[in-house]
Amino acid sequence: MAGKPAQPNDNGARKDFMEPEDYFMAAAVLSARRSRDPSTQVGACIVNQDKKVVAVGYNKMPNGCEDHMPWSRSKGEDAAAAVWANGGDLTVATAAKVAAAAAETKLDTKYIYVCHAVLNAIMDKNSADVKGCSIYVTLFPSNECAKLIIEAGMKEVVYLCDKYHGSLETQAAKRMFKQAKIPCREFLPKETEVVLKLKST
Ligand SMILES: O=c1ccn([C@H]2C[C@H](O)[C@@H](COP(=O)(O)O)O2)c(=O)[nH]1
Repeated sequence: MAGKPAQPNDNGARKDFMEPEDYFMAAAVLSARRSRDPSTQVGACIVNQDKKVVAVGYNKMPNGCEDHMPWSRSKGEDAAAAVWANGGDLTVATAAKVAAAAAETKLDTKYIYVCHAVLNAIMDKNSADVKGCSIYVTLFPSNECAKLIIEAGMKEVVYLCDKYHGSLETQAAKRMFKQAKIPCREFLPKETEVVLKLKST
C-alpha cells in the first residue's frame, strides 16, 4: 500500500492509535463484559491525575455469593416467563404472575445484593486512595455510587449512558454531584460499534 507522504517531524508512528479517553472508556466497557447481570452490565475505570488507570470494576454479586443470589429484576416476570416457556396458557401464566408478584419481595430480586461497578472499582484500586481521580463509567452512577465517588474524593465523572436519567436514584446522584461540585459529562468513544453496543444495555 502506498505510504502516506512524509510529513514534517513524521517519525513513522501509526496514526490510528486509541486516544486516552477512548481507552479509559473502552476499559470500562471491557470490564462490564465480566458482569453476569442478564439485563445491565456496568463497568467503571478510575484514572488518576497522571492519566494512569488505578482501578476497574463491574457489577457483581459479593464474593462467594455469585452462584446463589437472584439476578431477577422482578419475581413476577420470571414466573410468567417460565410458564410461557413451557407453552402454558394465559390463565396459568396470569395465575403464576399474580402469585409470584404477591410473593415477590425485594429478597427475590438482585437489587439488594448486587455490588455496583463503582464499589468494586474502589475496592480493587491499586493505589492508596483515589483522591483527585476521574471515573469513567458505562452507566451514570446511582445515588449510592455518587456517595462513594464524593466520599472517596474523586473530581470528575465521565459516563457513556444515562438510561435511568428519570429515576430517583439518578436524580439524587445528580443533586449530590452538583452540591459537591463534581462535574459529570457524557463521553462517546469514537469507535461507533462500542457505543452502539453499550448504549443498548
Ligand atoms: O450506578 C450503578 C447503577 C446500577 N448498577 C448495576 C446494578 C444492577 O446490577 C444493574 C442495573 O440493573 P437493571 O436491570 O438495569 O435495573 O446495574 C451499577 O453497577 N452501578
